[in-house]
Amino acid sequence: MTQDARSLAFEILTTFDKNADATLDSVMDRITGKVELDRREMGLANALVYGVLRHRGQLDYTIDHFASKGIARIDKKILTILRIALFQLRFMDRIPESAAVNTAVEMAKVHASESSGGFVNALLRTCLRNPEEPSLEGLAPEKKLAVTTSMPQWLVEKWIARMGLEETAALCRASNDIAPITVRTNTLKTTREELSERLAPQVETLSPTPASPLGLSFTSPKTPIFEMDAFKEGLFQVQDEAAQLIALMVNPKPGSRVLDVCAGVGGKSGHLAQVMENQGELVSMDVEAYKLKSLAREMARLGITNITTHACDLTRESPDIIGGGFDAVLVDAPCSGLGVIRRNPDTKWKYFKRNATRHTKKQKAILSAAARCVRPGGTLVYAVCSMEPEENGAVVEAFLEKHTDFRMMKPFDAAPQGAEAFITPKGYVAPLPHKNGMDGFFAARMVREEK
Ligand SMILES: C[S@@+](CC[C@H](N)C(=O)[O-])C[C@H]1O[C@@H](n2cnc3c(N)ncnc32)[C@H](O)[C@@H]1O
Repeated sequence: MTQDARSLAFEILTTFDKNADATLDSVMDRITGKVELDRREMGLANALVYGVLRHRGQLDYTIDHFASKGIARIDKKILTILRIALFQLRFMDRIPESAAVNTAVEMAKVHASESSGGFVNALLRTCLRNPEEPSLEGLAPEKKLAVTTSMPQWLVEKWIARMGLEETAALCRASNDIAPITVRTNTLKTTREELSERLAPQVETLSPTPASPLGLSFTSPKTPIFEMDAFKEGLFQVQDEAAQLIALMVNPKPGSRVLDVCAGVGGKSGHLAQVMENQGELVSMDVEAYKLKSLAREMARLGITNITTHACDLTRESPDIIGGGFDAVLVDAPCSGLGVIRRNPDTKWKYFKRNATRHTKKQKAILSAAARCVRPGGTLVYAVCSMEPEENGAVVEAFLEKHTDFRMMKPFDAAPQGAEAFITPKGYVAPLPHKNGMDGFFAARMVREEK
């Protein structure tokens, strides 16, 4: 039974590494649900897990440098213990060195052997005697960038081929920064100004988002967000500024019929219902019925009543079984998530060059199926939290080539402030972490021609 933060972090990270398809969120939900730790220990476990995943490339480079047998020959469990300890030594300033090293040695003895404890002790003490990062001299620029920003080398190479070394460096650094917490005001219950006054005393820094008229970004909340009264009262939803642009693109009228086909737990559905002023008909679909149950609870918290849910696999079933003729349809498609690495650092270690096009077929199938539900004259928005062309522009272009009754339209009826900074020449909305301070996102707005 896990008794402390470091053991919990170890259990989460080893389970995450062993399960190729598991996301960090799912592993954490499963494991933290079973343990009872106080808030401080839980916070430390969280910081260790996210910190190790965020800085893994750099930690591994150091471990490899000081391990005489090289990193490849270190047992996986021992490697995880070393990463957790080295992260504390290199990146956390309030942890005594002895606490980091001694607990790592004890864990190595428990999970491997007495001699592993000796190995861990020797390696960590070598790292302490050599606080400078090992030299990067002689490394190719892409390898150097991969190490210093803890990005997988294949991804660095992919980005360099597309945008050059300098821009890739900026993107890598921004992707490794800790993003602020951003929320969207629930305008069915309050205004951004009122919400700002409610949240200000409970956080360290707070500022309105520049482009989204409803967003607030803050750091260091005094209580976990889900325990805040303003959250319990349904005054906001947690949502990055980039994601807040999507319902603004759909811009459904109050009283209209709207379909959200990949609704998940309802980030965009909540916003769509707000824009609709809780009037008309919003249908939220997803292949995962359990997500739709969470969505229903989330909509109740927000005071949304104009919504129904329907489980549907868009690659197999036709969504028009619930009737077509929607004024607007949103496809927030499953994707690599490579645009949101700063929030989900696990993504960069679970996604490989060989699966760069893993989602493309599904994205195309879902978009084509969803398009059938759009009435003539109606709007279709395709969105992904990815900056990769094979999941964004290529999907839209292939769709438009086959569906000649659809064409691109300008992305916003009323463009948000500063929108020219993230609208591409083709009319796509594509904010980037290093240029716009938002998650990497992509969205295209199309219209079905009137017959
Ligand atoms: C990017 S997430 C959606 C996030 C959500 N719109 C939000 O704002 O919170 C993509 C969603 O697509 C769903 N999905 C994946 N494959 C699907 C399919 N074949 N049919 C319908 N939904 C699918 C996933 O379960 C996931 O919830």
